[in-house]
Amino acid sequence: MHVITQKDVENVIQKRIETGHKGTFGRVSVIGGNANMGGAAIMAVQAAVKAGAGLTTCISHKANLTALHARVPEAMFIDYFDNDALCKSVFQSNVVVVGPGLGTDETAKQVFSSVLKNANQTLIIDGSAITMLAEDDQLKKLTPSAKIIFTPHEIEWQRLSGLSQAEQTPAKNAAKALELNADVVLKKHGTEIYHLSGKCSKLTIGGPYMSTGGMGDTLTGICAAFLAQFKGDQDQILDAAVYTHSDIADLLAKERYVVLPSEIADNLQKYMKHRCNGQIL
Ligand SMILES: NC(=O)C1=CN([C@@H]2O[C@H](COP(=O)(O)OP(=O)(O)OC[C@H]3O[C@@H](n4cnc5c(N)ncnc54)[C@H](O)[C@@H]3O)[C@@H](O)[C@H]2O)[C@@H](O)CC1
Ligand SMILES: Nc1ncnc2c1ncn2[C@@H]1O[C@H](COP(=O)(O)OP(=O)(O)O)[C@@H](O)[C@H]1O
Ligand SMILES: [Mg+2]
Repeated sequence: MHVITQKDVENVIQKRIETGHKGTFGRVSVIGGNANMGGAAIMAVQAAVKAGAGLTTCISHKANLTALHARVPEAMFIDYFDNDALCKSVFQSNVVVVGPGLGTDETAKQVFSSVLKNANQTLIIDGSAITMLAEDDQLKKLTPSAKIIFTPHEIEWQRLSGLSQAEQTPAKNAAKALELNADVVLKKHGTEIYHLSGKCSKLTIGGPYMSTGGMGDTLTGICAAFLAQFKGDQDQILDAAVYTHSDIADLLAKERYVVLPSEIADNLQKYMKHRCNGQIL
């Protein structure tokens, strides 16, 4: 098991080319946020923007539009009932996140199936989308042409893998990830990452000050932005994103009892600047 370190982050976060433009640094679409859980999508979107994605689109229930732009005017918005626009944005995105706050009702299923049919580069499946996939054989049949990354917590992983928490051993987790033909970021105290390449990585940082709703939604935005903008070893880029999320939490936890997901997002730019120049925060 590769223990992820600061070195992985410093290898991934490169100085930007002078002639870069929005498109150089990747297009991300986040699909989630029903009328009751808009915050999940907003937290994923703000994390993607602040982690450096060139262009980020939030595809969500229109009830979330005002709140989104109050917080992240940089993000574009598509009403997730506008299926044509949704499919176009998903098809054109380098990285797609689906699931944060999406819910598991009929609308969510329709939206998720459109995403599965159109994602063709990298698709991060999180939250409600994992739960829907675990429970719906029709959705399971929609195998997208994209590289898949699941980001379950232990209960979502139990649903998808069929492995109880006690059965979630590295060997069984790795075998299930292979069966799913996907990378799996198994989120817990000591998050483990099972790459399709066979590489297994783990975190030895992070802690209970992260146990607030929205922390996983935020992680999807950081992963999406890193994968959309950085070139090179995709396994190391994903590892670096997961490390960054917890490393910022650890730094903030020095002065906090609880670290909020939005505070992690707010500290991404400074953290990435320091890691880019190999400076210690
Ligand atoms: N502000 C928001 O709108 C939020 C929306 N969220 C969305 O809510 C939907 C459901 O996700 P949830 O994870 O809340 O619900 P789930 O139905 O997936 O999980 C049920 C419960 O399992 C427990 N659980 C989670 N991780 C666990 C672990 N490692 N070990 C043991 N028990 C664990 C938690 O109490 C959780 O509420 C997702 O789409 C998610 O994105 C959540 O992210 C919370 C914040
Ligand atoms: N005790 C803990 N130790 C380390 N990391 C934690 C702890 N509690 C929560 N986390 C992290 O917070 C995130 C929780 O993800 P998730 O349950 O999906 O949150 P969300 O409420 O956004 O769906 C994961 O990245 C997990 O590793
Ligand atoms: Mg979650």
